[in-house]
Amino acid sequence: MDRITKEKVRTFMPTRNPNSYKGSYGSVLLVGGNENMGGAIILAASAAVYSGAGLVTVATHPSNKSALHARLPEAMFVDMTDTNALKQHVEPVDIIVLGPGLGRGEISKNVLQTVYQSVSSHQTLLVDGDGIYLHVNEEVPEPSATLILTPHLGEWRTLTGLSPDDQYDNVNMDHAKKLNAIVVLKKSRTEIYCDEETWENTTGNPSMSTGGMGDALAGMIGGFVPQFDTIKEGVLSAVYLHSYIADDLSLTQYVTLPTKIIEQIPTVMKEFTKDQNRRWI
Ligand SMILES: NC(=O)C1=CN([C@@H]2O[C@H](COP(=O)(O)OP(=O)(O)OC[C@H]3O[C@@H](n4cnc5c(N)ncnc54)[C@H](O)[C@@H]3O)[C@@H](O)[C@H]2O)[C@@H](O)CC1
Ligand SMILES: Nc1ncnc2c1ncn2[C@@H]1O[C@H](COP(=O)(O)OP(=O)(O)O)[C@@H](O)[C@H]1O
Ligand SMILES: [Mg+2]
Repeated sequence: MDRITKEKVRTFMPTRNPNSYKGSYGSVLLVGGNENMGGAIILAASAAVYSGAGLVTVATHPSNKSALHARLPEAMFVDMTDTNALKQHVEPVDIIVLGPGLGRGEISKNVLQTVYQSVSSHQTLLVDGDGIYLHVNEEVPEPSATLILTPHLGEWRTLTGLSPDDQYDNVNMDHAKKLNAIVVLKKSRTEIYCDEETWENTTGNPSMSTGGMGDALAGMIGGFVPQFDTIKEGVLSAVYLHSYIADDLSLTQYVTLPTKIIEQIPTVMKEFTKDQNRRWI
């Protein structure tokens, strides 16, 4: 298994072009957040914005609109219960992050169906949280986008039927291939199954064991993928830096809150870029 290291992430990190504009850094649609779990999709969207995504839109339950605008004025809102509006907002974006706080009821099922039917092959679809539950339990078409799944160990069991004792690397890889997905298997040392490659993260600690941590990672991957040379490099770098920030914060903090990790994303991205000391003027 390859290890994701600081040196590798430094080589993956993109440099901003002086002649760029917001359209150069990717458009992300985050879909999730029912009446009770708006926080999950706000965390994911915040992580995407703080990761440098050019344009971020959130499709969520209308009851989350004010909270979203108050917490994250950089993001735009779409009512996820409006099927036509949702479809229209899926079509133009580079990547869709589906599932944080989505819930498992009728509205959530309809949202999942709409997104799966609307994506196309040039797009990336990341499915997390309740999206994974519905992916397994609903009759859904195989999405034509490149699929990324980000299960924790419980969700991996739901996806594969494997108990933690049966989760050997080669077995996990076979399941990732069957699912036709890049799999980010979240645990204390997160593993990534991508094409024929298997990667293990080298950062992370138990201060991260708190609700919303995976939602933040999903949004970070959503923000990274369109900015990096390859999907793999975006995924590996997001997984590494999410936990790298937590390792730094855990030196002084007993628990590292997702909101605190998100605040630090632009700082560590700068630290890891090649033109670290560059001033633009
Ligand atoms: N502020 C919010 O709105 C929050 C919303 N959340 C959302 O809540 C929904 C359900 O997420 P859950 O993770 O509770 O889903 P589940 O209830 O499907 O998963 C938890 C189950 O998996 C088992 N499990 C086994 N190994 C595990 C591991 N390593 N980590 C976590 N659980 C493991 C647990 O014992 C438990 O039975 C998701 O959509 C998620 O995005 C959570 O992220 C918490 C915060
Ligand atoms: N003990 C730990 N050591 C390292 N990383 C951890 C630990 N506990 C949790 N994490 C990380 O926190 C995140 C938890 O994700 P998840 O369970 O989906 O959270 P949530 O759904 O509440 O947002 C994953 O990235 C996981 O790797
Ligand atoms: Mg989760």
